[in-house]
Amino acid sequence: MPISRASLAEALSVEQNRRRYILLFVSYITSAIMLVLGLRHLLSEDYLLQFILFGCAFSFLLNAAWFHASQQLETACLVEGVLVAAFVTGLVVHGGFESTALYWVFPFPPILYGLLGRKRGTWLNLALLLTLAVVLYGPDLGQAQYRAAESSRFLASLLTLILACGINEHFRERSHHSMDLLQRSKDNQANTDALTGLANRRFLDQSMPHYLQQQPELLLPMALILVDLDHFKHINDSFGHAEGDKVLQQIARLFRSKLRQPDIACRYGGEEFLLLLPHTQLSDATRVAEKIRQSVAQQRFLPQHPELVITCSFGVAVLSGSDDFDEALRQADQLMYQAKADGRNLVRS
Ligand SMILES: Nc1nc2c(ncn2[C@@H]2O[C@H](COP(=O)(O)OP(=O)(O)OP(=O)(O)O)[C@@H](O)[C@H]2O)c(=O)[nH]1
Repeated sequence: MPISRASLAEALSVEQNRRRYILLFVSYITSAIMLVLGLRHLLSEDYLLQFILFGCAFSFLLNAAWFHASQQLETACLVEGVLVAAFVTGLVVHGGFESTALYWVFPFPPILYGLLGRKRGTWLNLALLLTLAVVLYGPDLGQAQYRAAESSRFLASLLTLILACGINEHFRERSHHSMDLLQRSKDNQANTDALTGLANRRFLDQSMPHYLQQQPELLLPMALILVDLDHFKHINDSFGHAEGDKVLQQIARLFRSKLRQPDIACRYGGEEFLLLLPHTQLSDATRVAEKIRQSVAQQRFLPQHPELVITCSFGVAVLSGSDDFDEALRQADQLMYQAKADGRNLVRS
């Protein structure tokens, strides 16, 4: 499990909120404007304009209602984008009130980028531009007619706007991505023990409760193996603190090599480690602890001191409910002290 998953989820939810607000803003504000304009033209006998205004207003509202019910943001944004493009095309075909339709096109390219992002936004905007060019310069099929100078300047300024919005969206996405990477790397650093590279106490205290609450099904039942090196003070005193550090680093490597990919090894304190094994029952976790205990006792950590045998004491407990982490940790701690009291280099569960 990547340590920074919480920050990634936060970044994603900010991005989703941004799109959600644009979707709802476009749905409610645009349909309100269209309803008002539609009502103003209710008596005008301009049935096509009424159809465009009321039809789009209700389609936007329907899409918003469907989004509220389904929470399918991606699809709702896509539908909204297509509705926007259809509305704009219909308006330009009709000409709008006193042939002012072209003015109403300009708010929509940035909206399409906001709804669909850089890639899809560019495709839909360019498709819209092409469609409008066909409407303005294509054969006369009864659509509104605009002055030639007005049409060419409109298309040129629309293209400029689409390019500017595309460049803006490109760099917004890039800067968002770099900020996200920076944040994740900061989170990783803050959650990682500098000496061993394992997850640290902060990860356990802050991220673990979050994961347990948010995604208990990914973790529970989860075994906790608390490991404490035996007589580590003696190693420091005999060989120096730097050699003690090397031992801790090698122990961390050994733990990682013995664990499965979803398991998490944490440095819990100075010479104390906590191993978290998702979806693991007590008997299996006890077997894993026993295997690790034997490996530690067999490994020679300091080649220049082959006589040095390092051992660990283990306490194993299992966490079944999201809220029981502290209790399971207390149990593992008690069992580890039991192993110490019973003579060290033992597993207790
Ligand atoms: N080299 C090194 N030593 C550390 C580090 N963190 C804690 N220690 C040492 O770990 C030792 C822990 O000693 P104690 O708590 O007395 O435990 P112990 O000697 O392992 O004895 P038992 O746990 O009872 O078997 C102390 O000497 C700490 O200085 C570290 O990052 N590097």
